[in-house]
Amino acid sequence: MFHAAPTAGQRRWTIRVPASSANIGPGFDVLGLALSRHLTLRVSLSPCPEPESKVTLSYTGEGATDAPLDPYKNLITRVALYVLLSHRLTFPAAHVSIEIDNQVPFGRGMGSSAAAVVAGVLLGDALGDLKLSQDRVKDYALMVERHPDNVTAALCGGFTGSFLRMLEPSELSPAAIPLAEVLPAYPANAGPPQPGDDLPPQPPTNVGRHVRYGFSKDIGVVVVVPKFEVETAKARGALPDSYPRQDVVFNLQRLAVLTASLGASPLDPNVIWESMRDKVHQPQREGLIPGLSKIVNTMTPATHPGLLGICLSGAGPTILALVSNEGAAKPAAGEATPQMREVGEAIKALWQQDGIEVEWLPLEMDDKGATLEEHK
Ligand SMILES: Nc1ncnc2c1ncn2[C@@H]1O[C@H](COP(=O)(O)OP(=O)(O)O)[C@@H](O)[C@H]1O
Ligand SMILES: N[C@@H](CCOP(=O)(O)O)C(=O)O
Repeated sequence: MFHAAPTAGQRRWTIRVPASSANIGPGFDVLGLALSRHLTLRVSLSPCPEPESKVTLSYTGEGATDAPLDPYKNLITRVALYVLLSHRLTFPAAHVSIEIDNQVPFGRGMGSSAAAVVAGVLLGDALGDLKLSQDRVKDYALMVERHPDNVTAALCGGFTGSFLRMLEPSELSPAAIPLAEVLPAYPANAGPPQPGDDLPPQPPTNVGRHVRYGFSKDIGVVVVVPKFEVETAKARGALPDSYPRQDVVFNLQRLAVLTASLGASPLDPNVIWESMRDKVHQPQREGLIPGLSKIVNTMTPATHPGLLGICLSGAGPTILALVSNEGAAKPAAGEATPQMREVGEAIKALWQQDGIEVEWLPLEMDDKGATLEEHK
């Protein structure tokens, strides 16, 4: 049995979660970099004349025409409901208005689903007055989106490395906990929970562990975003179940060097470029992302001075390039240095040769991660 979450008059919150780029080359399912584009929710709760919950969603920005507005179908509110139900609560018996402004394009490898899942957990936290710790928010998010790379960066900000703890069989009840790529249907009927429904248990504790690495303030981030989407689930389906030992060793060697080299001063383009190469997911995804190998293998610090490294962002199709801004004035938010512009335009031109339309964006690392702020 569940109860409506408490309502104590009018309340307002802002939830803000950054985009993220996962993998950074060799760190498949490990590395994440939080990026300066955000999913923002403005939430207000006000008492209703009728004692029933009325959750209304509105969108501006990315996904505004695609995202479902039904709170039982929308990913953000379904995750919030999962968090509430696992505390034997449901949406408050009040009017909950959620205005969503989204700068993270869907299905482009910039962590839109991780941002939505983290925002959903924070929304459940706010509506249920649960006061979850950051670790607990991570536990919930990782039960929904099971690769910790994006979730950790989106939640904690910065350049992160993470792993999932090996859960004991007794901690896993797949029938009850919505382990899924992006929560395909939860609750199962995708409608309001019914009194007789099974409620999900709370997730195990410390599902994921992470560290934050140094990331030089002289690194500019360029993302080049094609106009087509690649679903993460589909891009994961392109990967084999096992790998030759030499490919695993190739990635492990580069992963170890990369994590230290992005925080070093001065930055060493040759070391970084080579340590951002990958053999476990990028070549396998080439079929879904035409032109990928050509771009990441032919653009080097020698051909494009200032380029530090280049890789697929997450599961793609976006390409992420790291550029050295050493010696240049720090660009204002949303502005590019000449080096960043050259790299962005060069990738765009290569992709255009294959008839692929793209836009490139100058970004920076997001240091803050996800925030939940209550307005008094
Ligand atoms: N802000 C959002 N609101 C609702 N659903 C979202 C939001 N962001 C992402 N999603 C869902 O996640 C899907 C994209 O997830 P995914 O294929 O993993 O791509 P990405 O690489 O962008 O995370 C979208 O098609 C949509 O169903
Ligand atoms: N490690 C995952 C990352 C998926 O990131 P997304 O932003 O594309 O959802 C993978 O490579 O599959």
